[in-house]
Amino acid sequence: MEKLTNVQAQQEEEEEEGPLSVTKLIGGSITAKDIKLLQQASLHTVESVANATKKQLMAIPGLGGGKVEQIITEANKLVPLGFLSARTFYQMRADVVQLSTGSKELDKLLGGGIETGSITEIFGEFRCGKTQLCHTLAVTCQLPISQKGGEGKCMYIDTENTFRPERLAAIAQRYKLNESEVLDNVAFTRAHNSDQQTKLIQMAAGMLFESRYALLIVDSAMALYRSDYIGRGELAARQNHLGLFLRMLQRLADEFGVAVVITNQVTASLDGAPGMFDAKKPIGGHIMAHSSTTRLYLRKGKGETRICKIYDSPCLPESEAMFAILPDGIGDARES
Ligand SMILES: Nc1ncnc2c1ncn2[C@@H]1O[C@H](COP(=O)(O)OP(=O)(O)OP(=O)(O)O)[C@@H](O)[C@H]1O
Repeated sequence: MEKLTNVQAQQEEEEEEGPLSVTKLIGGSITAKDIKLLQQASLHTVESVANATKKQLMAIPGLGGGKVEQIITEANKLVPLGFLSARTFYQMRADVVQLSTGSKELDKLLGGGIETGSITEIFGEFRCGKTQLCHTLAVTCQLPISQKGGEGKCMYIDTENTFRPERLAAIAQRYKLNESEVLDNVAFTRAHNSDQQTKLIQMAAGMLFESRYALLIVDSAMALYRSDYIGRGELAARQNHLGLFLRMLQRLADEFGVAVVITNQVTASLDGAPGMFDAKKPIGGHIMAHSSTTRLYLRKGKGETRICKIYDSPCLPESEAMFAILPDGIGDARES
């Protein structure tokens, strides 16, 4: 009995550590009905309310100016703005969970694996392994932290009809995980246009609050934008929409500490010097460039091998590693 009490106490403590439920704002003139309006606007945590602009809150139907002021005041009391020392932040960074890619070489290149709490963009030509890497991560994110996992579920948004659960089953076997459990722990959906893609991310906020997720995948983030917005005339509208979408992803990474992995395609770079080894660049322009924290460029190697290059990172050098696409997911290149 005492044991049970300890477990309950630990669970409660863990719950306290996560994001705060927006229901904590109820009190004074803030009612359960107001909270419902915030939740309908996909603001499920006090953090999300505290980080929203006044303009965003004012745009929620049913909330008036006075109420918004009150909500902001209460949210700021629970999540105050402030500074912390770089040493404290350094210690916090040391605790950031990294998800194994399945390849030791690739993990080493990434300084441990795919970082949780930030956006990693994986781009490259067709067949270079983007989707296969996403499938492997959908399984490794479920592993215990001691085995380089994230002890959480995966949310998978597929925009190109390339998600294959049978690949997950094969990867689960490799890690000696129960196949059915692994499949149960992946919430999958298809998006058919860029509006749907954004709507699904709004829905994701509620799911991330309800249950422990370690990874959110959008494969591919840009494909639908490419087909929904055509020509130069629609470029500004596309970039606005994309900017909003990526900001929402960043918000989820910040608030829930999930790793956000997005894939992207490449286009021939016009500014690459003629004859240069590789003149491809990711699409999505500056908006994509500034929203992704880490950008990884994949290209084909010999046979099953692929090469990953760190294209942009706030803390990793621009080096490369080789990995392989194997029947049981991403792994290290086999000696030939
Ligand atoms: N079961 C498997 N065993 C080994 N290799 C596989 C398996 N399934 C797919 N592959 C290999 O993975 C490669 C395709 O990789 P992936 O699907 O990740 O491409 P991608 O980079 O997402 O490309 P695209 O942009 O076309 O979707 C192909 O070379 C394919 O042979």
